[in-house]
Amino acid sequence: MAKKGVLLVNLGTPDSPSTADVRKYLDEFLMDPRVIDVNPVLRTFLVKTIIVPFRAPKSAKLYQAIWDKETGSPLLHYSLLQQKMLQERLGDNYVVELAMRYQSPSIDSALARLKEALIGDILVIPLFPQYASASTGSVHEKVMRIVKDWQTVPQITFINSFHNDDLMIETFADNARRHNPDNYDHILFSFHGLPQRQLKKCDHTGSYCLQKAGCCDTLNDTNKLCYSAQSHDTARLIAEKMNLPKEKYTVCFQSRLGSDPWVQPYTSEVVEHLAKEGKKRLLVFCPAFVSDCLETVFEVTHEYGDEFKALGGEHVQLVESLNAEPKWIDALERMVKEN
Ligand SMILES: C=CC1=C(C)c2cc3[nH]c(cc4nc(cc5[nH]c(cc1n2)c(C)c5CCC(=O)O)C(CCC(=O)O)=C4C)c(C)c3C=C
Ligand SMILES: [Fe+2]
Ligand SMILES: [Fe+2]
Repeated sequence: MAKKGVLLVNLGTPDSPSTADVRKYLDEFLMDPRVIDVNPVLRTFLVKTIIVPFRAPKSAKLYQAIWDKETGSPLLHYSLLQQKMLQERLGDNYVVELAMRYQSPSIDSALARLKEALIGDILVIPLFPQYASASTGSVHEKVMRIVKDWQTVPQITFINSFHNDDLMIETFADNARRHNPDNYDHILFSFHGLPQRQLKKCDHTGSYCLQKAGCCDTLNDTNKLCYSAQSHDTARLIAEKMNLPKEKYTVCFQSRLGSDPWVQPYTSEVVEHLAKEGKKRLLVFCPAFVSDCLETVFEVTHEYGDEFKALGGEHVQLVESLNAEPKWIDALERMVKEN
């Protein structure tokens, strides 16, 4: 039987937490037209003269705080474990490669290895549960740009999103149960943020997303690939799995960049509001990420944790990501077998 290829792709991380490597990473990442989706002249100006020069030294310090002496960046560490565990599950009939959309290991090198192994059938799994042009869309585009120059273009299947995968939902719920959710006053589902204009651009009807209050809070045929609607659906499914009543949780969006409006409500404002209401203990899911990374380990535990405590709160607890949980590898295995 001819071997099949699986290409797992996550976002990317700097090669080291030095300012120079963080600068290189941010530069590649933020110059992607799907990430900062403004005209090229403005993007180049913003990224090269404002964002990267100011952000790189600050981000380098954050990366230094989460960098493990032995295993390095958590995002790369868990991604490598996921690749290894999935390869073991799938056995010799499959070749599982890992790539990062930005920096290393590159998508070019992973596809070259699959080509060398004479793989003619590849399943690309961007490791983002919810579809966004800035994440999933960018991975798809990069893969297509590479293979378009090959003489023999392989059969390629792209996974667009898996926001409602029941094994993924169960893994998040299992991880939360270890923290005994009854001991928390409120639960947050904090997703990575996205500029509002990117939601609107993904709305092919041009007349649905962000047109009325709450339009992206539920999933329907019109907005089924809307990042906000998929995020709300992921949160609803985890909440259902854990029997959480609606008033016990809030969906919110973190890590805003720049002054344009992003998807709301913002996590920092929700944290502030909950602290002022007298809530003392928060349990926080980050279901836009399949691996712990800067956005979970640092932003939730330290940034939101410090903000909450400064306003009278006591504790912010992160629910660990899917990382190397066997049930999450079951989810990946099933995705491969079903596609
Ligand atoms: C315009 C800016 C950004 C958009 C749009 C964006 C979308 C987006 N990002 C992820 C996943 C991750 N982002 C991570 C880090 C990160 N993201 C941005 C900006 C945008 N992201 C920045 C500037 C950074 C770097 C962090 C910093 O400098 O403070 C990470 C973590 C990487 C790591 O090494 O740990 C992930 C993962 C998604 C899924 C997404 C669209 C929905
Ligand atoms: Fe990001
Ligand atoms: Fe929407």
